[in-house]
Amino acid sequence: MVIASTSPEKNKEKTKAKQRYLKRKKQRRKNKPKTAPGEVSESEEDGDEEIVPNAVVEEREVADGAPIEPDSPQAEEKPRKDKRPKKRQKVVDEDGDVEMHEAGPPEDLPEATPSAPLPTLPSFPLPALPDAPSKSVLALQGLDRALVGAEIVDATGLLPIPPDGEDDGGTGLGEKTRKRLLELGIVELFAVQTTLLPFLLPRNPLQRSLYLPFDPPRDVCVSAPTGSGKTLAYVLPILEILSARIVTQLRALVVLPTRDLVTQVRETFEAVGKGRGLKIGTATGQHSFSHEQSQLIADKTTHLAGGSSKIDILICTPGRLIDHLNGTPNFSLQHLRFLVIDEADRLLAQSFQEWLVQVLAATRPPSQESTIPGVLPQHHDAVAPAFRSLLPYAKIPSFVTERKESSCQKLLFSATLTRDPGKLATLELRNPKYFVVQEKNDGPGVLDVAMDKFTMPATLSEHMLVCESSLKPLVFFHLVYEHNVTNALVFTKSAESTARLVRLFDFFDTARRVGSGGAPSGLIARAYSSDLSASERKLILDKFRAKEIQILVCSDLISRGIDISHVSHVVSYDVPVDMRKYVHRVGRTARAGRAGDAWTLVEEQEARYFKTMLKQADHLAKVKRMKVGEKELEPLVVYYEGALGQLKDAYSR
Ligand SMILES: Nc1ncnc2c1ncn2[C@@H]1O[C@H](COP(=O)(O)OP(=O)(O)OP(=O)(O)O)[C@@H](O)[C@H]1O
Repeated sequence: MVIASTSPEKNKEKTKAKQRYLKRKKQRRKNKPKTAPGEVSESEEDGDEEIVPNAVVEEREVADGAPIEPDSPQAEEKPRKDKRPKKRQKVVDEDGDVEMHEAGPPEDLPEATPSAPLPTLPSFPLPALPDAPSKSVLALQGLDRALVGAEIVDATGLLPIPPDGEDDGGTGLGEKTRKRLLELGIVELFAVQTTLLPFLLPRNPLQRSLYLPFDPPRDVCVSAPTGSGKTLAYVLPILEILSARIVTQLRALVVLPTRDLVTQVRETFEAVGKGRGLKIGTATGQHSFSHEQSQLIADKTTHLAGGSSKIDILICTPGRLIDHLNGTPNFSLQHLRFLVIDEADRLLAQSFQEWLVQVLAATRPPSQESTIPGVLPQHHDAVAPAFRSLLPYAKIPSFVTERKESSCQKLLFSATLTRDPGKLATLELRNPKYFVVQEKNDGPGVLDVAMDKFTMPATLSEHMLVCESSLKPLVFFHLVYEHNVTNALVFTKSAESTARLVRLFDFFDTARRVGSGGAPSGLIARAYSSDLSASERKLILDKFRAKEIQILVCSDLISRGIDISHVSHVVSYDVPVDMRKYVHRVGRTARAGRAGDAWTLVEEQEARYFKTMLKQADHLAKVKRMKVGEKELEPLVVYYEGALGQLKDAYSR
């Protein structure tokens, strides 16, 4: 406030100045010639005002809002203060310059004479802000062009697999493969497979060749919901095309983020490819490096321009792949026909030794200068067509040495495919074709991917339970015992919290059995996290698959890709940190058309964040809000308190 800053002396001075000003003003008014009612005095018409000393302005400001005495100077000033400033009017002079004038009554204008008509004023459109671009337009800006032109696929489309015979029913699959699928109980293809197979298995047999140096294949990116069958969508075409091979070379490389996924994908290749003679290997670091080398490479001693391979298909994690690229003689990617990057968004976020840069460099045809003297071809067909410049006779221009394209086709898969153009650019995709599989064909499709909105399986029911953080374990036990939440994957935020929750559950289960005098619940909970060795993890996962464990409490280590058909519940004991994590966690259930429930326990202070996250993904309405009353929890409290005491003892020991 202005008054607060003025000292008493100053105020006195101001009052004097004010008095002088008001005196002068009264004097002026007295001297003014009287105007008729309705007439405007000259000074008022001009809007001319005497410069008021600062002090007076300050006093007026103070008076604002305070009651004004009717005979006070402020009361005298009031009508002037309310008066609106007069409108200004544009006048264009002869030079076209625009001047601003006060608008007065019409008679104020210079008298218009017929010989000198007033110039007509040009009218210009009023300045206005352009409409803000729509969210969708903004989302598409800067997006990879191929992603903008993605093909949207209806997730509900199924294609029956015809039994033996010539007719493949539009699947593009040979008789042997179809027969094998039917043996495995797979009678129809899911949408992602129906779409991808004709693209990867063209009718023209020439386009199915192992080498396509003059007509290289287009790369493919696929975004499809969890459990929609993406694995078979690449396993089938790889098996189909590679079964035509005569010589064993490394022709398909599948990169996955975890060892567990490598094992799972290997099992799928082996099950479907049974009896086709293709050799499959894995590299995850689970075995010693030299053991892995002996499984992958036939000849380690002689340098061979065409490389040497004991296997046709390698499934691996990026770390071990780089180890072999750098440290295994004759390990070559020149013959690759397929490079699959599954869970692509996760792998692209992994910068491990720039693994992708190294892998892409190894599939790229070498420059003419990179001829390795003294390195001999193993057989006439041992060097891939695009790599013939490695041969000693490369310098002689000929059909043989003409630069050719790599035949490697990159296939990217994820339920949460990245939209980051920078990350996609690092893949050096060749004329990529995008497929976005989503529940209904009427959605904005590619925009969903662009705006981090992902399609969930149609058979999934989602719930959230907001509770006090101290009641969270009780709410979890309530779900287990009252809602029969078993055959469940329970996600916590860390390896340590998995172990703690399992111990608490064990104490609680025992206390409940003893307290109620009832039979054992028969429920076994186990922790699964990076704290365990690979063999321990495998054992636990096998037991869970065999239903010997009913509740698997895990960290996000297995939130991606793991396919266990009987998982009927997913519990996020701790809320997921982002939407991608949520999508992958809940996607461990409701797979392949089966029903499943997802439960997220949300502490009160997290509720706002969690709901905002769902809202931004346009998903809040799909998640049912549930409340568990204290009354419902009451019968469990006594056992819980006992279990909590035991847990404290166990940790303090
Ligand atoms: N055509 C089919 N008919 C019946 N079952 C199928 C078919 N295709 C795939 N499946 C089964 O569906 C399940 C899910 O498949 P898959 O693991 O490939 O899903 P996904 O799309 O890769 O999921 P995620 O994104 O979670 O990794 C598997 O058990 C698989 O065997």
